[in-house]
Amino acid sequence: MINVVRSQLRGLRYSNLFNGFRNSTRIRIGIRNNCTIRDGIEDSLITPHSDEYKGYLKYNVDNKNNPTPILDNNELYERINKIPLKNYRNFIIVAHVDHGKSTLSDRLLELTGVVNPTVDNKQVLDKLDVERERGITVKAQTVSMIYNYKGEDYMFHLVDSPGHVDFRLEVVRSYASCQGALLLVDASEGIKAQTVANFYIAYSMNLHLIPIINKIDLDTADINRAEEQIEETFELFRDDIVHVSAKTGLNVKYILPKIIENIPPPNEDKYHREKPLRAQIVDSWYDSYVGVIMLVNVVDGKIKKGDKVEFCQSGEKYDIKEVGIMYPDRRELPELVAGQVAYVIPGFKDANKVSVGDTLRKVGSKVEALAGFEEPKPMVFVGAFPADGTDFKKMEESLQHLFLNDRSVVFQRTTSNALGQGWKLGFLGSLHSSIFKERLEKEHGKNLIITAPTVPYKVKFKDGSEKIIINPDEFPDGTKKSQVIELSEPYVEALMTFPKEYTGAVMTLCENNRGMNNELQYLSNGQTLMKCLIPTAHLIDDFVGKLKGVTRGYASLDYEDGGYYLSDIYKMELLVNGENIDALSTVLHKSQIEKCGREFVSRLKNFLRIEQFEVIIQARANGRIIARETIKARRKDVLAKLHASDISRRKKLLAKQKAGKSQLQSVGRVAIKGEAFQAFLRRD
Ligand SMILES: Nc1nc2c(ncn2[C@@H]2O[C@H](COP(=O)(O)OP(=O)(O)OP(=O)(O)O)[C@@H](O)[C@H]2O)c(=O)[nH]1
Repeated sequence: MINVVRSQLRGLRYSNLFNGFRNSTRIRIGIRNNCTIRDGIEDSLITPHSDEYKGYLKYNVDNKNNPTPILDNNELYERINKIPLKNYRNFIIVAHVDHGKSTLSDRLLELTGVVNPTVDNKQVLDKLDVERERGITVKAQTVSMIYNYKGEDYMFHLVDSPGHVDFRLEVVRSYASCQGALLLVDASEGIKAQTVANFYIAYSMNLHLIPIINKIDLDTADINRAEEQIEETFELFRDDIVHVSAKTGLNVKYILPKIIENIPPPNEDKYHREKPLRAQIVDSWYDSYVGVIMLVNVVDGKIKKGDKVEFCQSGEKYDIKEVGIMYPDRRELPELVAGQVAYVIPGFKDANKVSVGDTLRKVGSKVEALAGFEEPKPMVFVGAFPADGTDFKKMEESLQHLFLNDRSVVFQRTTSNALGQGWKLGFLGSLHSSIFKERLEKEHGKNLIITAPTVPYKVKFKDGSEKIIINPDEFPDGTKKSQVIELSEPYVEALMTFPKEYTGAVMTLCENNRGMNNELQYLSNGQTLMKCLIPTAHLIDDFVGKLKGVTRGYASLDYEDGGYYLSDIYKMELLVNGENIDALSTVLHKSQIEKCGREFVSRLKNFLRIEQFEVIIQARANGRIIARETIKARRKDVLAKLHASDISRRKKLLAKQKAGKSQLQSVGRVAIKGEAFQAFLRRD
């Protein structure tokens, strides 16, 4: 029965939340029967505000006084070498943003001796600068741990995953090498939109789930309510929930045995140590010393330094320079075996040669490639152009190093009349785009001009052909428009949760953003769950910020592709002295054109120089000028040396100046500097 319901759940959309799933037969995740240690654990769990709770920091003291020793490379290999596949556990931590995944990972790493518990470990696995600065996980990170339980060593591969919906592809890719997931819920916030979304993915991929309520140390923690929600929404057993404080470490030690008892090892029918090598590339990044590094899931066989391997897709061959595990940084090992998720250094520097999802096999081996990953489907596009005088080739090379670490970015060359040769970049969402932009700006600063984000519009022509337009300047208008029979824009199906009292405000917000097909459901905990179709163009125009604004920060949002809908959309061009600045063209809905036209024209005026001739800035859409601003010419004082009474001479000089200006204006091409573009495009 469970399997039948599971297969129905696979590929579930949010709509099921409002009908099928909630009315379905009560579903139990099949982990409870295996839970042989459950009773022991629950007896020892410390509940907040109990007598033991007062002394709960003791755990931390214990751990700090008797830390698990950190192993050197030889000790590591010796122990790992003896661990059979049945003692491997590969799992991921999933949760809503900020519910404590990275903090819980820190505590698990301390408990298993991967990092030193006597130092202040904070988000050890958030390795990127932007992750540390913004306090959010952007990249999924894998780390290995050894844990001794009842006298036997176990090998854990833990994946700390990003919570934000834009990085969902990272999470889905990571799931491929996992058999279980820790589903984390913040005790004070309860279930949020991304908890629901992540649950669906984990569930549909058959992962065994361990529900955990975190942040029980907070005064605002409401464990009962969180338990009720987990039981009601996910139909998981209340008895199986572990209550922890990842911050203080309270009860975290009880998670480790739960992982062993409730998450199965990698399937022995799928992973074979004796078969020829097959390792799937899960992730990759660039290191300036050793070049490209790949994270691989070894499915069959073994791999070691000196092995000659080839990529199944490209057929390129390499000698392996180094293999090892992430512990939490690179630790070299003599070899890797099936079941391990670990790193491989192929000894080349060209980032283009690696394709995530591809399979590594030994040269000459005829084994089939493993099934690849879902291709990224970008929702947001921007143009990136080197500013005046920057070396295009050099910049492209360094961009490729960034792409190596983020395979969800789609990247192709493009050219603009105004900005020259550059790249079109596609992202999975606006946070993804803004994080990547920040990484680019950090590295390239003023050398890069990034255009305004746009979404992929669909154009259907009279001859039946269709085209997806990602460059607004290519959007059909004028004579080209006569060939078009349909224009559509992409929508997202947004899922929002917020306290009931904000329902009216959120509905108005959705309406103002051309939202449609609202569906509401009131949850028992005073929250509203709302589903709504919103144009992607509005979503990327800070819809999340506006949602937070109208709900005082209490709302959460998740979304998925909502498909294309017919729309009354037009290209809006900005003209400077009659010339179209292609890099500033946008596609807008009819209802926005007047307002945006006026706004764009008056903003651009602020960033252009005063010339010796008049500069006219116009916004044009559907063959009509919507807005216009003029920058008056710089006026030279031609009368400075003239005697005040010489009126005829004065008139003559002014007339001469006027004639000269009108001539200049007719030939006057306005040179717009890179900084002016940057300033205009910067929205904050
Ligand atoms: N009081 C308290 N704070 C916690 C606890 N666990 C995490 N936090 C805090 O919650 C914030 C978010 O924690 P993270 O571990 O970064 O959350 P995350 O889920 O990894 O966040 P993303 O990666 O951005 O999705 C940080 O300020 C943590 O210090 C806890 O048990 N108690």
